[in-house]
Amino acid sequence: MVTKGVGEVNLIEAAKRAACEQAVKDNFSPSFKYVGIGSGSTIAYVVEAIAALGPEVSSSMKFVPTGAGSTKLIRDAGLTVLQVPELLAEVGFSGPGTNRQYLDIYFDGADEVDAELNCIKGGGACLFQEKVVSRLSKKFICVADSRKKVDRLLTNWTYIPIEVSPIAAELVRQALTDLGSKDPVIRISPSTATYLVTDNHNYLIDAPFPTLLLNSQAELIDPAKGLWTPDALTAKIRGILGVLEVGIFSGPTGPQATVAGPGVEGVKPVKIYFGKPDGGFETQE
Ligand SMILES: O=C(CO)[C@H](O)[C@H](O)COP(=O)(O)O
Repeated sequence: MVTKGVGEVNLIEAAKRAACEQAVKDNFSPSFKYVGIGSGSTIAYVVEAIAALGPEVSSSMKFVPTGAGSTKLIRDAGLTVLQVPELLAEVGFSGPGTNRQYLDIYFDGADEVDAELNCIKGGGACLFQEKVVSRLSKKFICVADSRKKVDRLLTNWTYIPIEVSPIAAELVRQALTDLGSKDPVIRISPSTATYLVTDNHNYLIDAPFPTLLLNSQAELIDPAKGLWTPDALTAKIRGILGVLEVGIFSGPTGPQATVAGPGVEGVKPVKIYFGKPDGGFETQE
């Protein structure tokens, strides 16, 4: 295991904070009613920046979490939590024809982000609720430190997190191996040393995919570029019996309700803020 020195940790935290403070400054409005809050360590700085605006700004808003961790984060900051089912009851979720983008904005981190704003998410085990909240939002603003920025997914981050039913986990693992994944593993919780159980009572499989192998599979390839596409890999993995959701956020860039094709919905960010260790930032949209 590689251990980071205190100095390096501080620089990474400074980068995360820089991204989040700027993202809130540029995108947050006192007129918002519903705000989605993602999971992980970076998002804490978004919540901090929103709380710093004071109750006169935030007390009229409700904050929709993406799991137990973000629920606690919102609550601890003195903000009002509204879970997704309560949100849908409150807005009077109705039948066909409604746009279903009820949240004014959704902030969240990512494990890796590519040049087209596709993301890998789920390192923090919350990918399913994150995808639901993104789907219900007008726009997803992503915050990350600059280590997460790559041209193509699976460059530095090597695996796709996949949420699966516990009873089908072994079947899914075998199907992923058939798809070319190298040693997909059921994630172990560092705190219990047994299988990690998600907020939805499922397991996670972390599936490494060598990109050379993905690029050799005709059905995953964009013929114009000769490279695998995040949409095609998502659809392929989603088709495995026992998979609840895949930690690839792809599809069209907002509005989130746009449907890109069978099984692929627009859940990826409209803009990314990459924080730098010197406290600066860059954006990508
Ligand atoms: O997808 C996620 C949780 O499921 C997180 O957004 C992702 O893992 C990034 O986490 P961190 O901000 O701690 O680097």
